[in-house]
Formats: sequence, C-alpha cells, structure tokens
Amino acid sequence: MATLAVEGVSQGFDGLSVLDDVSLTVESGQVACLLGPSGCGKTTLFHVVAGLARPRSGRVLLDGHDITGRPGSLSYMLQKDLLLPHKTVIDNVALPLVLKGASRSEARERAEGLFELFGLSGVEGRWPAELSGGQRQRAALMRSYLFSHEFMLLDEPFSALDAFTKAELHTWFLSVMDACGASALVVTHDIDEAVKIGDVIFVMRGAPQKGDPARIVGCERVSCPHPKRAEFAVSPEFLEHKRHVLELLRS
Ligand SMILES: Nc1ncnc2c1ncn2[C@@H]1O[C@H](COP(=O)(O)OP(=O)(O)OP(=O)(O)O)[C@@H](O)[C@H]1O
Repeated sequence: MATLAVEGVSQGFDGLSVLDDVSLTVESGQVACLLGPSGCGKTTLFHVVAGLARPRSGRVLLDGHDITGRPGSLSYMLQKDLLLPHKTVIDNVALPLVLKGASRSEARERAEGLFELFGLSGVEGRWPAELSGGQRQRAALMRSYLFSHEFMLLDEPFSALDAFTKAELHTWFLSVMDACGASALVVTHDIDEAVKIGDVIFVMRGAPQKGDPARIVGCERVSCPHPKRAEFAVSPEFLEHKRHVLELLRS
C-alpha cells in the first residue's frame, strides 16, 4: 500500500501547454478516479506520474519519496491489455517478475498463487486469444499487480468491455482491491463507473488545443463503506455523488 502525491505538476509539448499546476493525493488503500473530457490531458498526467516524462514543473511523490521522472515505481496498465499473443496467460502475468530478475519458475510460482483471487483459475496454460474480454482484463490487472503491489495506474481498464462484463468486473475489481489492499488511480470517461469504483474522484477540465490547459477543478469523496455493494449503484446516495460530479464537469 502506498500514498501518491502529485504536487503542482505543469506539463506541455513545444508551444502547447497541457497541464497547469495539477495537484492530487491518493491515500494508501484508496481507489481514486481521474475523470475529464477527451483530450484534456489525462494520459499526459499519467505519463508524468508513471515517470515516463519529466514535467515542466512540479513533482510526484510515492510515500514521500520523490519519483519524478523515474519509471518503475508504479505499474501502468494501458487501455489495451497488450498481452503477448505468443506467451501463455501465466507467462504473460509473470513477465514483470522475470523482468525484475526472478527466474521463470520462481515467477510462475508466485503468479500461480494469485489466479484464484483474480478469478482466473484454470486458464493458466491458455493463450490470450482463447480468453474472453473480461478474462483478458483480469489477466492484465494481475500482471500490473505483480509489477507493483503498491500502486497501480489504470488507463480506462474497462472501457472496451460490454455493459454486462463491465458491471461484473466493477464488483470483482473492488473485491480484489479490498483483498490486496492496493491503491490505484484510474482514468475513466464514465461518470457512473467513477462513482461506482472510486473512493475519491478528481475532476479535470481544460482544452489545451484551445489555449486552455487542464487543471483539477474539484474532487468528490464517495462516502460508501467497503465493500461497496452492487445496490449502491441504484441508491439515492449514488445519484447525489453523480450530480456533484456533473456540476464540477460543467462548472
Ligand atoms: N507527444 C505529444 N506531443 C504533442 N502534443 C501532445 C503529445 N501528447 C499529447 N499531446 C496533446 O496533449 C493534449 C492532451 O492529450 P492527452 O492524450 O493527454 O489527453 P487525454 O485526456 O488522455 O485524451 P483521451 O481521453 O482522448 O485519451 C492533446 O491536445 C494532445 O494532442
């Protein structure tokens, strides 16, 4: 478990200013969502947080340690699962451990212990092409977790799934996060998803291409005890949080 702090991050490309003084904190064990319109700079912020790009100003701290511009401390799961087609599921998910220096058998052994928790028992030896969309996302999330137990950056992890699979994975995701105690920052375009899975929702606004760099315009704390039950999504409290988020997006 780890606490992430983004402090006063500004970023841009050549003459384009994309992020303006972005700050946010994700507490240990929290799932935080980053919600904002297309093109406002969410991926740009993720690249900075993952250490893949140095910001023009500001810094990124993980448990108080400055990780600005240093990749490898957090795991970063892209929207597309990027499972390697020529490797079995177990070798795909164990790959981060091998890259970190474990032997193949050691890595497989550690990964094997997690298949049940991630709802993937029985598919260890299959090829990615033999999995359903939901199973592929579970495997991709498990691989991210094996890269970093502490903090995961998830870029639209459920956006490619159909509505039924998505709803199923939301419930599954929350139970896995509770069981692992990991923290995550999740990019999403989907307000319902953000309220459903987020303990806190950071709302980002801006249109960098129109000379309006993005900033965090507010944050909504979702007061719902864990484990969040499926009924929460049809409760008056859910609608109230959704209304607040919509107000922030329009403000
Ligand atoms: N490498 C780059 N060089 C120049 N401009 C870039 C680069 N990467 C992103 N941009 C610009 O920065 C702005 C923010 O892009 P970004 O991909 O971060 O937005 P986003 O919120 O993640 O979008 P989406 O939700 O559609 O994925 C856009 O105007 C984009 O064109």
